[in-house]
Amino acid sequence: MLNVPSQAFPAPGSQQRVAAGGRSKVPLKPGRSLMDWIRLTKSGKDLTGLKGRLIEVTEEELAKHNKRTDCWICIRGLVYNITPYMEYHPGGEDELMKAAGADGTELFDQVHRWVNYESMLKECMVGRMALKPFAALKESCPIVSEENRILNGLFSKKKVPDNYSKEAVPSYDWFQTDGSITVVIYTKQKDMNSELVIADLQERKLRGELIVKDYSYLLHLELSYAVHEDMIVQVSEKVGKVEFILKKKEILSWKKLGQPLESHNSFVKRTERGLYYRKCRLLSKTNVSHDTQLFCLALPLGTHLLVPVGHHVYLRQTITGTEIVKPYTPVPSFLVSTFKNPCHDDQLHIFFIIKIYPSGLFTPVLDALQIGEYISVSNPEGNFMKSQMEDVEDLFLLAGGTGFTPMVKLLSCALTSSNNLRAVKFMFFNKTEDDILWRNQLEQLALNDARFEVQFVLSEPKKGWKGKEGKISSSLLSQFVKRSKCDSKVLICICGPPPFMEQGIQFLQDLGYSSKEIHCFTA
Ligand code: HEM
Repeated sequence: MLNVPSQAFPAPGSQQRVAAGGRSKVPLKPGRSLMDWIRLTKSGKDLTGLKGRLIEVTEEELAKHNKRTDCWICIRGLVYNITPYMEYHPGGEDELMKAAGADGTELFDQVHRWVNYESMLKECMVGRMALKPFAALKESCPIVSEENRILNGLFSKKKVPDNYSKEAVPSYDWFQTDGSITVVIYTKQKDMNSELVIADLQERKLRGELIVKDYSYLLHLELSYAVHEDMIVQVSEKVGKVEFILKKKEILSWKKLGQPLESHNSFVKRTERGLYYRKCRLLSKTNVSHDTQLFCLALPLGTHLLVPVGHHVYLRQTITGTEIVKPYTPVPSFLVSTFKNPCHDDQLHIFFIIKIYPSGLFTPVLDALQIGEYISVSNPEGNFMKSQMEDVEDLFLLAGGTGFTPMVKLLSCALTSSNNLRAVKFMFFNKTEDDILWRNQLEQLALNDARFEVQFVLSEPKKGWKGKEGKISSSLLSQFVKRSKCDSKVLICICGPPPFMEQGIQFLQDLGYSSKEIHCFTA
């Protein structure tokens, strides 16, 4: 199963990809790949049945279009005729039908808020939801209140979550000297750290997102005057204070910090905050195996972005006019050398190990990217928490193919910052020896650190292979995943293609490991 280039896209065996647990893709009929869908949308066919007209859709009208053969859904106030997309949806028709004739925003966001539906469904747009009668009345007034727009799905965000007292919501202030502006955000939380602050300064636009538990605070401003691109981000962990220190281009006194931009000073659930992308320049591409490359991207000078261990980002590219988004887990640039500086890669670059599927859609375009060209990279996401590694005595990592990528930083963090750790054992499944990523580095690491052991398992070894053979199995796991003491605290991380994951999890459960002891990077 591993490393087989596929006609379908996204490539089913692509372990580089990350998804939330429990979701499943369905096999699509031939001729129903993403590329086929893009072709159809560019064919000039009338996909809405409205001959290019855009209409206002009432709730009653929307509800009428709730059949497979006539299906409309509303996402963020806009209505799409998704009947032609049914057979192309990687999650299957039944999943799409859950939102038939209704507002599918919440459902969509729960499953894959990162999917770029606006771009993919451009040609399916029927129109926007009509304002409800109560709101419609007000529309005759020149200003429609934000409250009414929320009712109609145009804006879905509240400024403060219901269950939050106003006093606990972050707030900001600013002060200046002759040469600098300091913006201070008081998060009112003690456990802030720099991984929870993602900031971008471009031209005069300052966007700072702070992750406060399950919530996101956003500072978003067009600054009054120009500042230098490089800003300093300082986090006072104990008092939960975050400072953006900006260098003025001209020495003059600012009367105002700037003009608020979209969602400025808002505090919402993390999952409700749209994904933000910045353009990163490709600095280098290095072969790490016959079909896999290490990409090094430069973050813009005004960007502060650290990807926490076990988290991923989304890469976005425009392919024949349609924006396509895919998740990838960044890796440290070198397995061994970064161990000197645990968990903190240099903050200017971001590295990805990506397998190229020649018949895929996304990775060949990535592969063709020239040095100096740009690709958009999102803010980090993920549900792995460092606290899961606290007090762990035995760490087991099971990866198939490029399911290796989330393991790299995990390894690095575990071996450098975990105090109680007795053993880290990594079982790495591949098809052939040529597919093993960073084999030398892993072997070197095992020589350097007595706690670390690596085992390679091949499903199609060539003659002469002396290591383990086969696919993930109960017998392989029962020999490998063993507590070093009968009561030792264990964490088992697993990442690979869907069948690998499903079987692996089942075998681990059969061996008596609890769901708390297993973390799935379901890729
Ligand atoms: C609102 C109802 C929807 C539900 C319940 C739903 C559900 C799902 C599920 C279960 C999957 C498979 C799991 C995965 O790998 O991510 C999936 C995949 C996908 N869906 Fe939907 N979907 C919905 C709407 C849409 C819409 C409107 C689009 C429009 C473009 C869309 C595009 C996709 C794409 C591109 C994937 C593949 C994601 C990947 O590359 O991993 N879905 N969906």
